[in-house]
Amino acid sequence: MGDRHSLLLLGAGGHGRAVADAASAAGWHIAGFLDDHATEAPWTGASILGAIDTLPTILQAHPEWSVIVTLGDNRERRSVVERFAGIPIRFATVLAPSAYVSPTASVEPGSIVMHHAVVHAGSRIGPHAILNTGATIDHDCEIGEYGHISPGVHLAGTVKVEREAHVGIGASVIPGVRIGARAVVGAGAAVISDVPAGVTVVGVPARPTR
Ligand SMILES: CC(=O)SCCNC(=O)CCNC(=O)[C@H](O)C(C)(C)COP(=O)(O)OP(=O)(O)OC[C@H]1O[C@@H](n2cnc3c(N)ncnc32)[C@H](O)[C@@H]1OP(=O)(O)O
Repeated sequence: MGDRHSLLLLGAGGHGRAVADAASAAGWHIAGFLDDHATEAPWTGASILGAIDTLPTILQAHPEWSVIVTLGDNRERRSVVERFAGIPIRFATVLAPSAYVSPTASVEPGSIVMHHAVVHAGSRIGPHAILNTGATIDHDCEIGEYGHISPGVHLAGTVKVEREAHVGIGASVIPGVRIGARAVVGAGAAVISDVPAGVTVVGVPARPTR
């Protein structure tokens, strides 16, 4: 497969493996991984090409490669993107083939839409976000940059998830709710009112943790 469709993944943990799976299914060639700790790539046929700081050198040799940061932690993902703000990088938008993204929705580069996720009409997904397996983002939602919507989450229409917020596995959010920047929603929560920035909420209905 030609270099045009080659994807370099920054982060070789479990999330890196999952993104490689979705990207490969979508037709990308997995060019390799950069990682500061791993010695073995999590995807058959791919290698660890160096530490994350080697990115500029690697892209000099392979300027056609697209890049995605595959660190599941929102803050770590942002930190890596910001570290390389000065160099031209073609960030990939990876859409699993079983995902549905409405033609009236948008997904910014650096973001991943995993298997069976849905991005419904009019929703806008910012850069470097994760829409994980089977998450449904209903109509007219907004997901800020570096947000993570975990597997099996259901966002009703017109929900806003601000930058770097994390909605935990299986949570549900009713229409019109705003989840503030860097807030965390616990696994299985039912969010029925706005969550302030930086606050962690859990339970049904969701309440701030002590
Ligand atoms: C493919 C993938 O793997 S994607 C990754 C998806 N990851 C997730 O969905 C992770 C979601 N994380 C959680 O739900 C976590 O439990 C968090 C973030 C809400 C809280 O984590 P921590 O800050 O470590 O809190 P901690 O475990 O100390 O719990 C604090 C209190 O909240 C309670 N609590 C924690 N999580 C939940 C939850 N999901 N629902 C209800 N109560 C909860 C605990 O029982 C504890 O209660 P107590 O004070 O009465 O004993």
